[in-house]
Amino acid sequence: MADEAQTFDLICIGGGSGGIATARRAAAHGARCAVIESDRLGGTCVNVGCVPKKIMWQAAHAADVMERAADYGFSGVAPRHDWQALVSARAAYIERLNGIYARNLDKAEVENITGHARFVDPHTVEVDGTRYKAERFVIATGGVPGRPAIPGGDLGIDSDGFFDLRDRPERVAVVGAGYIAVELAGVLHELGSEVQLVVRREQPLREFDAAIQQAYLDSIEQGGPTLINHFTPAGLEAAWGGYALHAEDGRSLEGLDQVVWAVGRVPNTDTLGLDAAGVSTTERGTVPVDDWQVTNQPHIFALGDVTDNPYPLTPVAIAAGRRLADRVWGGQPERRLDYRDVPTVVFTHPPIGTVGLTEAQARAEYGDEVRIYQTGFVPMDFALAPAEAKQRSTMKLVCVGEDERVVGIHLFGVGSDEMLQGFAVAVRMGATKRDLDDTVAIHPTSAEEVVTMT
Ligand SMILES: Cc1cc2nc3c(=O)[nH]c(=O)nc-3n(C[C@H](O)[C@H](O)[C@H](O)COP(=O)(O)OP(=O)(O)OC[C@H]3O[C@@H](n4cnc5c(N)ncnc54)[C@H](O)[C@@H]3O)c2cc1C
Ligand SMILES: NC(=O)c1ccc[n+]([C@@H]2O[C@H](COP(=O)([O-])OP(=O)(O)OC[C@H]3O[C@@H](n4cnc5c(N)ncnc54)[C@H](O)[C@@H]3O)[C@@H](O)[C@H]2O)c1
Repeated sequence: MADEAQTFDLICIGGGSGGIATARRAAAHGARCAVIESDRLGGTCVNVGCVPKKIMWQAAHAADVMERAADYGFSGVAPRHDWQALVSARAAYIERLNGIYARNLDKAEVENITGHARFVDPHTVEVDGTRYKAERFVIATGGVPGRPAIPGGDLGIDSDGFFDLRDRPERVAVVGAGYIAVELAGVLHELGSEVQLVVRREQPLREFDAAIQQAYLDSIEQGGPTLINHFTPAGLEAAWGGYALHAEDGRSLEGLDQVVWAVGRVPNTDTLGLDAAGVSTTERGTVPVDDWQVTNQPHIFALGDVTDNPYPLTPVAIAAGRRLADRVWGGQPERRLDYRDVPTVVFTHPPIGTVGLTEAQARAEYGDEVRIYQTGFVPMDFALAPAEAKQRSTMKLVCVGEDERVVGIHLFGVGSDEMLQGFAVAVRMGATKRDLDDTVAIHPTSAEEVVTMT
């Protein structure tokens, strides 16, 4: 049987962001490639991640803009939102993307295999009884949402379940303190739900710069999800026609229509037959790799969310995959992903954009050499808003050394999502504060504040 197996130069296990990008780039370099995907092409990002999330964020943003239309003289704007219509339109859009991904694989002459792959030996995987062999493999199997192991944990939903919701829940607790928790809490709040954001410690987004954490807290206090802190979930039960979420300290949140767990993700490695391939995993189930994405087996690579990559983000999985393909099949022996200075945006309302070191990280690394520039202002979007509705923006530059090299940019406010990418290029190129100062501002924008800070 093994001798009859179809043979490839590369098999990517997982048809998400990382697997598809690697296979297409390797194929462009002439490798004979296959992608094996057990579910829908595009993986987490396209089906239950970035894409549907961004559509929900756009809807929430539209609600916010309509709410503020009266500031600009509009009247009679009293929209009724149809959640079902939004979900159907979103599903149709994603289905189109699934088709585009399939066609792109086809065009690149990458074999598109559907089914769950499992290693049977270090050079062979089995999919529904059929064996495929390859000289090299990329493990790009991503992860799935985790849940706390507490009584009644199954009664809640996770981010996948959020995208399956057929109706908007009226009273929701979103549990978690990371990207997904604040994003889903924000969307639900803006679309009209009463949302409690439940965190175990003092506040969410603890890995972000302190100025951003504070700006986010101020913004939700002004109008956003209600923060419930120091609340460690101990149990969830169905009670009085809704749910009650109980904390370890005896407090309870009652009368909830829905509880959304956003408590981290679990790598997809447990049914992959990694033992048969001789690939080791960490205690958390991730696949350890070196700086070149190589596992403990020299012909097997791993990338994206299935690894301990510090930035489990779509463009990071794609960048790691393309560089790997350039290195192994494209004759570019030095190509690898540098995981420093990765820009990232959290789609809150308003959004957060951040690249490079936080002030705390910079002080730990550079001590007294650190110089901070920070500003806070009301962007022009809110110029005509009543005082209590004026939303503030916060920006911080973290600079080091005599030449004040910019090692961190932290933005909170309208437009931060679209503003950051270009500044991330500047950070990567080693821009100094002087370079920013010497760049003529664009007026009137929020972005000009980045180049006019004193
Ligand atoms: C709610 C949410 C919002 C997000 N928003 C953003 C965002 O705005 N921006 C951003 O950059 N990132 C975002 N992310 C993160 C982003 O989705 C991931 O970082 C990215 O999808 C990781 O890509 P990957 O290729 O590593 O894995 P995935 O995209 O998860 O792909 C892995 C694929 O492997 C398949 N698979 C698993 N096991 C097997 C097997 N044994 N055989 C065959 N197939 C298998 C899975 O079905 C899956 O399709 C978000 C994530 C979530 C959950
Ligand atoms: N805009 C974006 O780019 C975007 C959006 C969503 C997700 N993502 C990516 O996906 C990754 C995963 O996001 P995430 O939010 O699931 O994970 P995360 O690891 O960022 O956050 C999980 C949070 O849950 C908390 N938590 C863990 N167990 C808990 C428990 N039992 N009770 C209460 N809280 C608990 C943790 O303290 C942590 O704050 C992110 O790191 C990010 O890279 C990116």
